[in-house]
Amino acid sequence: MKDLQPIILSECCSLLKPLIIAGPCSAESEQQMLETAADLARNGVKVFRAGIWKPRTKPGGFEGVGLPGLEWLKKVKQATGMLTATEVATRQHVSDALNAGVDILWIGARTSANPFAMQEIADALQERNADVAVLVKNPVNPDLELWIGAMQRIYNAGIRRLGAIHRGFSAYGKHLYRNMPQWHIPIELRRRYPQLPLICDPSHIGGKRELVAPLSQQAMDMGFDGLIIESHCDPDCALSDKSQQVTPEVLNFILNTIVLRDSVITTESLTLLRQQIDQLDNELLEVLNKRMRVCREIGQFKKEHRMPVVQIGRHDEIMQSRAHLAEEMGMSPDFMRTVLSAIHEESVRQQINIFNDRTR
Ligand SMILES: C=C(O[C@@H]1C=C(C(=O)O)C=C[C@H]1O)C(=O)O
Repeated sequence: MKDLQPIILSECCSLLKPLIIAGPCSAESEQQMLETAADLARNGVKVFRAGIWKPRTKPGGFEGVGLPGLEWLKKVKQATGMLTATEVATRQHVSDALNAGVDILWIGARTSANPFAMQEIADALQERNADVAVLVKNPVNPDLELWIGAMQRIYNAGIRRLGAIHRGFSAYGKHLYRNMPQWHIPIELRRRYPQLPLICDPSHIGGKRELVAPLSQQAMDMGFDGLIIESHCDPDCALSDKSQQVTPEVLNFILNTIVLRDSVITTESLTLLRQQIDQLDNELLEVLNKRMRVCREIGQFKKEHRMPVVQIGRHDEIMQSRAHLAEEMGMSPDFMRTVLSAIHEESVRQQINIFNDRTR
């Protein structure tokens, strides 16, 4: 598939901007589902989510209620008129969810990381000639191509109401976030597929209730089209993900405090500021080019004097002093280290070319 376009999640996206999908991590009981849904619907949420089959890291945890949960989703739809969404991971899940009239299927991060599982789901959708909306979460690992590939499989199965969910990327050890946001990855996805609806999952990125609001705001500021947020009528008693679920009341408060900015308004002053950025980027490129020229001269010197290209001591010294300077200027030292590593990589590549008598 050359392109994922035109992809529209029209049915859902036209409802509201941002599109809000909310509901419990897991369907637990009919009462929990109906109570949560009624509160959410009262606050204007139009799409209800609930996990029926839960892919747990280790066996023995709450693995979802299975088929009865689909009946509860039907009841939610009848009672509130909301669209319903659930996660599917196998051919059987697709078949059961379609039979139950679920409106939106989402594919989880563990599944989207597995091309065989994705193909199985795509085949199941194609066999049913399904006209359902499908949202694909990013794979657990920060691999944009794998994420795009997962969506291409669904697109190739004839699904046109397709969207992406950014749930962050799994990392080893304890961090502020449960899943690293690595915002540059969904931003690159947006750059490559501007029409593809992009939804943020602040509940899984943050892993904590108190991070849902700031992450939601951040997603809106970055131009995401919607949010999928875990909401439970009694989060402390939830059978899964209790620390990241919020009550419908708290969710309503969060949604009311989010500031939506209009990305299409470009004022005179914004144009002027952007001209400055263009100018500065040109200067940055000029300076980088000059630096590379000097590096090539150094490469020539090293070649003549039989010195190795990489000089760790010098590189360390540069990293430390520039990171410190950057911090003094109000920039993140980590950011400066990332920039310098990239520059170093290119400079080493160009010097190796000198060693091998290649021009560039
Ligand atoms: C430019 C040099 O070669 C390499 C590239 C460096 C850089 O681009 O900053 C630093 C150290 C070396 O690993 C050098 O030795 O000074």
